[in-house]
Amino acid sequence: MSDTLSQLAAVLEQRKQASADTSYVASLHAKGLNKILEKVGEECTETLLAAKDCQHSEDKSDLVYETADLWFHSLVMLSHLGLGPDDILKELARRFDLSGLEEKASRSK
Ligand SMILES: N=c1c2ncn([C@@H]3O[C@H](COP(=O)(O)OP(=O)(O)OP(=O)(O)O)[C@@H](O)[C@H]3O)c2ncn1[C@@H]1O[C@H](COP(=O)(O)O)[C@@H](O)[C@H]1O
Repeated sequence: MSDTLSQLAAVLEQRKQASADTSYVASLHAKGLNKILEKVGEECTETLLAAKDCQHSEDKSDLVYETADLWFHSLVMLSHLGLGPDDILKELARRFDLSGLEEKASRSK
């Protein structure tokens, strides 16, 4: 796992015990899963809009910014539910070298 991702995951775990007055992540945990899912949905929409807007542009910085927001809020969601980036990376590693088309075909067998 990248250093940034593992460091961020560690901070997110610590923030489960932090005060909502001093930590944005703690404030999300305090508000609960529905609020976290609302943020993930918002950031997802903002990412899609940024992708559409930058498709013919050299400047993709808005897409990078919005995707970072989406990844961040997804990590908070996973952490809230007792999961972390490792769980997702393990699943991607399991799929590595497995063609998406072959995997899809194997589902209907
Ligand atoms: N990577 C991030 C990060 N990315 C985005 N954000 C926050 O996510 C929020 C994004 O929400 P919006 O843009 O929708 O802004 P908003 O309108 O204020 O949000 P709402 O009031 O609607 O909820 C902003 O408050 C951003 O500052 C983040 N907040 C924290 N982190 C990381 O999490 C760590 C812990 O943060 P705290 O818990 O705040 O200490 C930090 O050190 C960072 O590493």
